[in-house]
Amino acid sequence: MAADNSAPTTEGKRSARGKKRSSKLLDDKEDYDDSKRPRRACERSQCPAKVPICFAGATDRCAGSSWTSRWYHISPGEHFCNECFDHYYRAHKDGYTIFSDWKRIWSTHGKNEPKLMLFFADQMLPYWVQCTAKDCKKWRQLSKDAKFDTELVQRFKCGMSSSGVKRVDLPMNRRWYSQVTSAPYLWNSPSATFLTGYYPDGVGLSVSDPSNRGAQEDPLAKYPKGLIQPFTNDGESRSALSFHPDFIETEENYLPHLSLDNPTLYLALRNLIMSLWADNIKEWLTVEKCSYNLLCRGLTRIRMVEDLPLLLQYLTCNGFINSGLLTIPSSLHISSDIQKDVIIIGGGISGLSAARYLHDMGVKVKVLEGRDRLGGRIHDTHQLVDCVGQGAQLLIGQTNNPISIIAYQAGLGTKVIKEHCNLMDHRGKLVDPLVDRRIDFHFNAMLDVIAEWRQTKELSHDINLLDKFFEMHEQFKEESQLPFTEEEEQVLQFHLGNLEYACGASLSKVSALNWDHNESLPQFSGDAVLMKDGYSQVVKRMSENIDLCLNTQVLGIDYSDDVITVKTTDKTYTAHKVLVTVPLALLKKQTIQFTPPLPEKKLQAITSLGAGSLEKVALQFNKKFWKSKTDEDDFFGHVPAEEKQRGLFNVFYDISTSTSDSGILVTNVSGEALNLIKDKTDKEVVNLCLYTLKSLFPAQTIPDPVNYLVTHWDSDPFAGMAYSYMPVGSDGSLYDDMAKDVNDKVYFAGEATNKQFPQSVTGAYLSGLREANKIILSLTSEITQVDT
Ligand SMILES: Cc1cc2nc3c(=O)[nH]c(=O)nc-3n(C[C@H](O)[C@H](O)[C@H](O)COP(=O)(O)OP(=O)(O)OC[C@H]3O[C@@H](n4cnc5c(N)ncnc54)[C@H](O)[C@@H]3O)c2cc1C
Repeated sequence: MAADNSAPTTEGKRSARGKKRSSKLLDDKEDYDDSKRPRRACERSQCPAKVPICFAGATDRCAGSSWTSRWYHISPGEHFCNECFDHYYRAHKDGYTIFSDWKRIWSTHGKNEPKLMLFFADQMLPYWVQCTAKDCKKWRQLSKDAKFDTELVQRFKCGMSSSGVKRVDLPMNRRWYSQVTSAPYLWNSPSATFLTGYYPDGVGLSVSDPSNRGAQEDPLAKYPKGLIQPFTNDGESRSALSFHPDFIETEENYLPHLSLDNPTLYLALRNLIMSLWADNIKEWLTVEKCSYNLLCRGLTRIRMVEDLPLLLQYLTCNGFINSGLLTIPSSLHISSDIQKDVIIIGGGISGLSAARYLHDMGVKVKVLEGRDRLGGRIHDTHQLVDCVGQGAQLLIGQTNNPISIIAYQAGLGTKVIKEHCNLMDHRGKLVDPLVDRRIDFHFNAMLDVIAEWRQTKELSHDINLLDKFFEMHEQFKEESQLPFTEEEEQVLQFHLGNLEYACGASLSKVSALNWDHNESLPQFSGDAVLMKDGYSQVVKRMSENIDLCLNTQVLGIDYSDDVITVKTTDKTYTAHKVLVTVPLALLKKQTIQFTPPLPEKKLQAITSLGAGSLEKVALQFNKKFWKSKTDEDDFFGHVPAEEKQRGLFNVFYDISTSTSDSGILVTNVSGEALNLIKDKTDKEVVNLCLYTLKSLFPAQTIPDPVNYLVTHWDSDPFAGMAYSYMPVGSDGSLYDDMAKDVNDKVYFAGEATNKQFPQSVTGAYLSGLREANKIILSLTSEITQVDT
């Protein structure tokens, strides 16, 4: 043992016989030694232990590595003898009270039956710790009663020169758990504070550890409310980027190279990682930090530490942990031998998230952006009194959302949007709250009926959502004989208009079968928030230190050779991998020529997925005249007089964030209503909007806006759309087809490639990370292939 380390040695408190044995435990030869002593092999099938050693040493009669009438097998390298078993099991023996006390605590607070095997695993197995000395890194065994804690694991230096014991190789096999009869659970796990509502042993924590039981302080109290939630509560449907702590999710079952043979310990490990991340979202979570906090007895600890890098990588790549603006430890950077260039086409959020990740991982990456600015469909203006997002400005569901995490890490302002919204009809009358509630309920009930209907339908049965909705609505009226007033029908139109805004398309084009296909996958929960200073602050942070070429429109990509050529308006670039992030509408218009042409499946996805439209109008007034009617609400709804107007200025958001008297209203035009503004000048659109506001506030004099803006995303040569949608006859698999790479050379990211979170900034951001990881995996596997 090195002088600077007070860690217990293998010499623990034992009987004389036990002491002698303990030093033998370090000598691997003894394990499989062909000595002449009487001995007995472990009888469990496939157990390699010919001369097992009892790790318990609980009594002077312990067999050590000699003959015993029966070996009890915990794992291929961990056995205890019949004498030690008897010591705890027989009522007249000394150990019986110790076992009984343990059993009482376990049966009071635990879920699993407190069997003697579990007792041995929980209380008697020795500890294993890896030497931290750079030139050693050997796993060493400590005595079972050593003081084993995070501090010891962090500082442990064995000071020994021996090569280490062979038993350590056993848990290196990832099928290790399949031969473990009773695995030990974790002690002092940081996840205990997150999992107070669970039986500790149900989530892989030792019941014996008092800190794993009972109420603790809320570990998330330090964050803004609802920012982080690593675990979904029992009984609730899973929210995005969280886990049920006692359940292995479907996608985890397909994790390659991870040992899932002991589900409870897998959960313990995954929950530990999620908890450590949730505890500090401002620091990259490393393998080392996790292993310091991974405390349990036995060889199991070695197996769990072995699993850490892959599990951390999986959780990082999929946005569960290590999100946002963190410094990636240099140990994870890819080798400088990999001198391959990556070109990213498009400096929107997806392109930049990929660029940042690749750059930080040590890859040579360049972004080619057609416009004279970054951000793409994120474009803020500060010409009005407060920041106005001409594209994205809202974040729906802030909990675990990587963009909210970036905002938190960077100290960017967000404002929670209050849910309440008054509805006003075209004469300015406030809709009776009872009518509002009733129609809201009816609207959702009709969507539920459609969800029921589609359960048995094939894609060939698909029809548009608008027709299906009214078919169900009329059927309901007929069957229930409930009358709907004109006002109620108009409120229904308001809701349909809102849905058109969410879909980015007229419901007459949207699939009744799959309009909400992504709802079958976990979605972000928590409040909707307004990015007070706009999303472009996020764009700015993401683009720092990246090699960017603005005003560089890509015209063609030739990937017929090993080296890809990218032709732009300016010059031709070469690269080994190209990531395309241009909006779907431009892929449809073939603004980039691919040589050879893209595969049929990709072209079909591009053709079939919908490119939706949405325009915004922002008006700045010297006075917040709407406050008299909207109280403290952040938005109010406009119930249209006619069906064709349902997408015309149907919600007005008060996005004013400064305290000045001036205020800003932002509203949208979507669906068929876009036809009502398409031939109008901006001034005419603003006048139409003022006309609507005047009808909503007839008792007031509405001043002319002091400033305004009207967006033109549809005619924007670098966008041509707002966000993607599901047209009639399509399903979510199109998003997967959009995301597929071509020949491991041309990759695709962007909101229209994210099946789980399409249409959003978050979805685009995550798609960039996804592709960056794919590129890194490809680059590193190429180099490995060359090496071999
Ligand atoms: C009006 C509107 C409101 C929205 N509101 C919200 C909201 O509140 N919340 C939300 O989460 N999302 C919202 N969105 C959606 C969100 O803005 C997008 O999903 C997201 O920004 C898309 O990012 P992206 O990287 O996929 O694409 P883009 O941001 O479009 O980036 C693609 C980039 O490629 C560039 N490019 C195109 N062609 C070429 C070429 N040939 N050569 C080089 N560069 C090229 C473009 O200039 C662009 O910079 C809104 C969108 C719109 C239009």
